Amino acid sequence: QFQMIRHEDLRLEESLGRGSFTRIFKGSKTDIREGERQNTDVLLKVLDGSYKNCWESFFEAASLMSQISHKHLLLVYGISVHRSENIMVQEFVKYGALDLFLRKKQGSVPVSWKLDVAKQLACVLNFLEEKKIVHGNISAKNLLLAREGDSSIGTSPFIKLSDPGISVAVTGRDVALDRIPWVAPEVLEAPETWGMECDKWSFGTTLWEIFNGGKAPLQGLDPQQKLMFYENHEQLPSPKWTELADLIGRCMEYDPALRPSSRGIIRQLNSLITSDPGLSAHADKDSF
Ligand SMILES: N#Cc1ccc(Nc2nc(N)cc(-n3cnc(CCO)c3)n2)cc1
Repeated sequence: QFQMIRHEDLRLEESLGRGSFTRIFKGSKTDIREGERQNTDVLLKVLDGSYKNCWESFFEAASLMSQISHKHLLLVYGISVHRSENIMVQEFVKYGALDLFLRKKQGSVPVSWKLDVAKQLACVLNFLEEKKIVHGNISAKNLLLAREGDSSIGTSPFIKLSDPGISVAVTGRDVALDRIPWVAPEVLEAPETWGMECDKWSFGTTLWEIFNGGKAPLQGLDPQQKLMFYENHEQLPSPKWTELADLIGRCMEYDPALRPSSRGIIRQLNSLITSDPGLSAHADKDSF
């Protein structure tokens, strides 16, 4: 499992906003190492009181992350339960959620940077696939940026995949509808039957977000309209770059069996990088 962290060893600092069912705060945790006090920056995810009965799923997500370790998986230090508060304590990732970062950078991010991030996500998906672990909540807001990357000094970005949070299998249909178009269509129909392929669908949606300036797809549609998007087997607006549009389209196949394996995704991403020499010149190929 993972470590139980004493409430008195945690300090809540500024509020950083919200996750789906949580409030998030920057904070610090105190450890005694070799007899001396050591403070570590942490991110504290406090489960909303209204989802208190989902705390098993909340902590199951955390324990999933602490059972396996990978350089692109977020480190979860443990949990702290104090009176009615359920808190997940995770590493503080320097630049925060990728969707907000991309929106802030509005289109000034080179295509090579985006492909680098996409490849890192494909690698961690491959790692999870080999361990037969379904994440279930792949999205740009669940990708955290540990290193910004700056092509002028030759550093590349570095992302960490966050915990999946509370599963749509326990939250109910309205939350699942709200997660369209990240949640795979088959998960909507039968949440308990979902398999590895559902992460491939969400990878496609996340790829769309990365190349669309971090804008949320289908924003402004109400749950009913989102449901119709799936009922009518619709696709997200395609980017002009056809090879990218093909990859997104293959991941977002309504028939799970037709989606590529994570190795197939990595192969296609590699061919995207070589598909157009203009890329190295940071040609702006992600116009929609
Ligand atoms: N300005 C700013 C700033 C904000 C946050 C971080 N760091 C950080 N570290 C984590 N482990 C998780 C998150 N996080 C962000 N949003 C969610 C909810 C949606 O997933 C989780 N942010 C760094 C800088």
